Amino acid sequence: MGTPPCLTGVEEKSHYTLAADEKLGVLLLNTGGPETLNDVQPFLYNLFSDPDVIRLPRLFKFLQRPLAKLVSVFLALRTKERYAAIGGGSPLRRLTDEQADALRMALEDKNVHADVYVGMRYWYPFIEQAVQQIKRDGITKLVVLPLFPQFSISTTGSSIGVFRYIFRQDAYLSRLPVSVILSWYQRHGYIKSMADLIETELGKFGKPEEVMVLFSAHGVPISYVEDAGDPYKDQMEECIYLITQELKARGIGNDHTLAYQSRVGPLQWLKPYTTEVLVELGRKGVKSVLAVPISFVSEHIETLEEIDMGYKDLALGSGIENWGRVPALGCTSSFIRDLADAVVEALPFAKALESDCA
Ligand SMILES: C=CC1=C(C)c2cc3[nH]c(cc4nc(cc5[nH]c(cc1n2)c(C)c5CCC(=O)O)C(CCC(=O)O)=C4C)c(C)c3C=C
Ligand SMILES: [Fe+2]
Ligand SMILES: [Fe+2]
Repeated sequence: MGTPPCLTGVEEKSHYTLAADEKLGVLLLNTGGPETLNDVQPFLYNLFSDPDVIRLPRLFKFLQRPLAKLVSVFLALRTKERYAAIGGGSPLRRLTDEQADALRMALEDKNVHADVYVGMRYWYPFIEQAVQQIKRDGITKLVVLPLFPQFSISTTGSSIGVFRYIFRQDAYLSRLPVSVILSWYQRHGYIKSMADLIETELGKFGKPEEVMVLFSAHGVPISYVEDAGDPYKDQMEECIYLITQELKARGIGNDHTLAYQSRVGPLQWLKPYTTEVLVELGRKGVKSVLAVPISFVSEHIETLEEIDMGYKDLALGSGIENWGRVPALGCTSSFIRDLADAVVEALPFAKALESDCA
């Protein structure tokens, strides 16, 4: 059967048939986002209360919640302005629900009947709520699919941590066969879908071959990678290699570069920062840039506000004349079909969490 998905992501094709008495569930994990401006501060509080987001030494763990309160209040005003600029809240819940629906239908097309649930780490519907629904519905086999292509301690790691904690508390859930897909950035369907989007957006420039393709990944503090062993940076670089190879195979050999966005706080984050790269590209005389958000599969504040408003203005003010941005994959059908394949391929590996490769 090969290596379990919890170690590699899932590559091989399998032909799994659900038994008649099996009830399959798929749990999509995401961060969630504030739906109104009043939600912003409590959302930020939940986010900064996460020990995988503000990583304190063991001795200082007691400061986690006071610190979360302080930082959330401090950031709330500016963050509210940013959510106000994209319509007064995050579209993430709606977009993730749409992806869940699309995935359910794509599975149906493969004759796999599944209920698809959405569990958010920091806002409604919380992972806890989704799991209670899974229990109520009598699901007998579950695939957990975080909507982050690359694994980071701060995203997939944190969400899976909560998920495992809830499951291990409950006699029924701890016996439920579960397959957790930890990352899927190397899946051919995803890589091809990203290349399709890039090819389409390049075609909108006057001289497509002269466009600099700027992959903008969400940053994490450098200590995550260097001290805590977060595979995020390596996976990001491999992902971009695979996308650019796919583009080359199509005869698209544009210059490209990778930079990291969305830094918060005083720590050093992965470099180079997207802001600095944009200024540098302008200084070097690059005239056309296509920004490719690479850590996200749905539109949210960091695409709609940070890239479309902040980085675009910075680029145009730095001498870059032509600006484009690749949309998030959202419900792109080739992408959703690939997620459906990933779910089916993960099924044979489902086992009770107690015996999982945690
Ligand atoms: C791969 C994606 C993400 C990584 C890595 C990540 C790390 C990370 N984020 C923060 C701080 C914030 N995150 C916020 C919101 C937010 N973050 C992601 C994704 C990643 N975060 C998403 C999808 C969202 C939700 C966006 C929405 O539309 O609501 C926020 C609040 C919004 C903002 O200010 O941009 C903060 C703050 C840290 C500190 C971190 C790594 C340690
Ligand atoms: Fe974040
Ligand atoms: Fe962020």
